[in-house]
Amino acid sequence: MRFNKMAVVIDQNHGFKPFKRSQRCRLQSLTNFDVNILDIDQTNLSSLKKAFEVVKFHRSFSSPCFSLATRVEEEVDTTPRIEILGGHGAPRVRALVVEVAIALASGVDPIPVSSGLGGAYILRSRNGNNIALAKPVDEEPLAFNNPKGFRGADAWPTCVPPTALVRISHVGFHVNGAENISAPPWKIASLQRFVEHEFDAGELGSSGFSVASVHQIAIFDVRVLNLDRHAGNILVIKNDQKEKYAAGAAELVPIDHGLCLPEWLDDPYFEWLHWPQALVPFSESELVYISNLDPFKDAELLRSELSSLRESSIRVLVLCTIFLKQAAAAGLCLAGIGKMMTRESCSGEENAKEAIVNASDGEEDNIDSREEKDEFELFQFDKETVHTSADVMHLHQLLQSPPEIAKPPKIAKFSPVRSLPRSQDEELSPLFEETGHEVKTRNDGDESNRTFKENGGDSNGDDSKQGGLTRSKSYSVRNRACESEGISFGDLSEGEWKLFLECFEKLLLEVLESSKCGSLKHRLGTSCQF
Ligand SMILES: Nc1ncnc2c1ncn2[C@@H]1O[C@H](COP(=O)(O)OP(=O)(O)OP(=O)(O)O)[C@@H](O)[C@H]1O
Repeated sequence: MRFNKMAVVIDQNHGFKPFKRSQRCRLQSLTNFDVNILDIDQTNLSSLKKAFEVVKFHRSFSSPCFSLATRVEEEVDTTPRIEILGGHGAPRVRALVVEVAIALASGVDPIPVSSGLGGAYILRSRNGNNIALAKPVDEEPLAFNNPKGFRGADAWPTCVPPTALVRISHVGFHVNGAENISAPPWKIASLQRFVEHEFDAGELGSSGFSVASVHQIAIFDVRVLNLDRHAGNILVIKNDQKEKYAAGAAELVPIDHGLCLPEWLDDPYFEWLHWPQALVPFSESELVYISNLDPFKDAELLRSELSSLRESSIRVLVLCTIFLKQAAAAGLCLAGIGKMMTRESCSGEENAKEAIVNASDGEEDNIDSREEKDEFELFQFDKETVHTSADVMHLHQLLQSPPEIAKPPKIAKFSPVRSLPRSQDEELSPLFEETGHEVKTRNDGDESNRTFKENGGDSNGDDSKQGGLTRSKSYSVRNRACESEGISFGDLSEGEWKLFLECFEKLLLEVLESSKCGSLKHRLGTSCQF
């Protein structure tokens, strides 16, 4: 009988053994919590067996590198060690950590990466293949062990592709004053699958990128409110099969997600906003994917997989996912969605224009034939349409405005909140206003004009809550209008948060229905091929 997959059991007593899939359940029931089971393709089996020999050898005289359990002695030990802290649930993540554990046990040293501001290390297998990229938390830019001179406060990494949160120890990682310590310390690090690449997105013209790739990254960034999606954080996958970097052929991989899921609703940065692919409407399959997204299920997943993630961050994911779902359903493309989320874009039309300029930047010069020229002109999009997208009320403003202000704009143009003159500023009454110890919605006669208490909210007279939007205690209408930092949802009670979402969805629907953003849909000529 032939098995396509084998189960591999790893624990401190049994080491690394292949088992037939049919034996897996029995093994699971026989073994204790130390056991991890991985599905490994049969083709990889021989190399894994060899690797097992290496690990077994090392384990015979040292503490286990292979500790996937959580109990490890804090003793003076210079052997490399690694444990999974987050991401156990995903088999691909477990497989990654096992590969790294094998490599470290076999004596391979981490190789420091010179680019980037933080400490990052390539981890290779014994035969020299790049396996993973480790970024210790304490070496992030501004963290205390940063090896590149950018030291300061702490930071927190989160990453894609297959990525684990691990504790890792190796003499090769940077420690300030290392000469004074006897053993390398444990470090919390993100461990990410290495992506073979020749360039990052800043080093190639954007016309080379596939629409699907750009859309995938953009959908992700919108959901996690990425504050740092600059071109250097997008790798262009090395691909020897296709004609190298032909228009629309290059696939992209996003890296460096340390500034995703912020605790505050902050201003994101989306490099792709300036790329023509963001103006291409969602494909049918993308629309289906988005409509099937369940923000509450994803929130549960995050709570169970990453217990250290704060509730305020998880609520940002929920809010942004709801926003994405409604905006996509209303016919917006990613450029329209990104602009609604980006404060600067809405303060004028500059960024929208810039998108057109960037889209064509450097490309016009390369156009030789008449036919290509025609295509290029079609690719200029409809400038009026792009301008319309700049007129959309943005997400921050929607959140900071009362229902009457959030209602469909007659003149579809909004100034940034912080630049409003005083008279207008005072009209910007908050969506939720504190009245005594009750947090109340403001718009009389509206269904949403119910106190949180009436709606099952458990506002308890905490003066620091302003409808649960955490700001200073003396939060006034004026301060609110003038403050430029983000809003946090962390202090809202469950009832308040639910009510807030109800109001948000209602207002968003009104704004989306009335906006002309939907007109961004289907504006490209069919000759616009990627
Ligand atoms: N998964 C990966 N695969 C291949 N290379 C990677 C991967 N992740 C990061 N790198 C490489 O490591 C470098 C540094 O990574 P990263 O951008 O995450 O660090 P950083 O210090 O946070 O950078 P910055 O703060 O400047 O954006 C990248 O420029 C890239 O060359």
